[in-house]
Amino acid sequence: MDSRGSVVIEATDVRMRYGTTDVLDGVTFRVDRGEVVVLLGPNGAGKTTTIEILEGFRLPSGGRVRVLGQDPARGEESWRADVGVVLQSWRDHGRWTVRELVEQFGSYYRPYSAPERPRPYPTGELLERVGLAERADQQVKKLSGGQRRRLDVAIGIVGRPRLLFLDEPTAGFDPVARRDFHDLIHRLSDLEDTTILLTTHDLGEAEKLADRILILDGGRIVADGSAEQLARQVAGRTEVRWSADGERHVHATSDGTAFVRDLLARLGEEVSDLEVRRTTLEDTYLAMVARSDAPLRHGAALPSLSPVSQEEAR
Ligand SMILES: Nc1ncnc2c1ncn2[C@@H]1O[C@H](COP(=O)(O)OP(=O)(O)OP(=O)(O)O)[C@@H](O)[C@H]1O
Repeated sequence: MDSRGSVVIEATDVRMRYGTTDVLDGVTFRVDRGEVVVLLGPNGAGKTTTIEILEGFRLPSGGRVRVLGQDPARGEESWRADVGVVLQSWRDHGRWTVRELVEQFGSYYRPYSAPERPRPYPTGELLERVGLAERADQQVKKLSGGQRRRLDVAIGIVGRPRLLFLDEPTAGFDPVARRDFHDLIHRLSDLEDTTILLTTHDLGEAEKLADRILILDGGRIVADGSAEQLARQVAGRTEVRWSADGERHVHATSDGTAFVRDLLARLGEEVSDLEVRRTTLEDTYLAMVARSDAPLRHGAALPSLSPVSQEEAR
């Protein structure tokens, strides 16, 4: 498959062992061109490891990986120019100004400029996009944590990548910076056809951004689908709570409207404190992570969790 094909990332049975510890135990998924895919999972699940393997920074212990049609471990410069990376770690160029640093990184991409993908991104426009225009002439060491993170994002996209990896890009962002970042991701995806794989622990962010969500747990992908598809796999999508006869009740259903209609028809005025709540991604995530077999999870076994028990009196 060439780098313009529809499959951008293909990971098949990827394994990773650090010393005697298996971190990835057969990770398989694919990402198509133009998709925004969010990789979720508990601390230590192996998200960064997975992303580093896809970036070509780490060799897997086993399995097969293709990114933009190539094995990332052998990706040459033109391949690397198509891949943008926003790492979790911070680099030290403290004395440089924001503008200098962005221009320096941008200059690496100039040889790979093409009419349909002019490279690098113009510095002024880029700093505007990430909300750093007013900091352009400030030294990097004088930026706040959140501003440095914005700079990381700017450096990740300065080459107008076809594929962008972001590892916890919004850690430390204030709510405005977070919203601006979400706009930027939509823009990159919608207007520049950039394929995006990102990790986050913010489930609201995942829900807003993701065309598709992958959940990594116990060394495997335990869920793969849109937020709505995942919610459907876990339980009914709607939770109805009410009081009757002095007791609190809760019921999970796929059709909240029909259930409430029937409930009111049966019990009428006996029903009080009625609440109808759609299953959130957080409910889904917690249920999926808890119920996955998690073969590599160490420590106490987690209870198998049914997100909402049927007609359970509270
Ligand atoms: N270079 C390394 N040598 C040994 N173990 C490592 C190395 N890098 C990561 N690990 C271990 O591999 C596991 C997965 O780490 P990884 O950073 O990929 O998880 P993560 O899902 O990104 O976690 P977080 O959400 O906390 O960022 C962890 O238990 C970690 O301690």
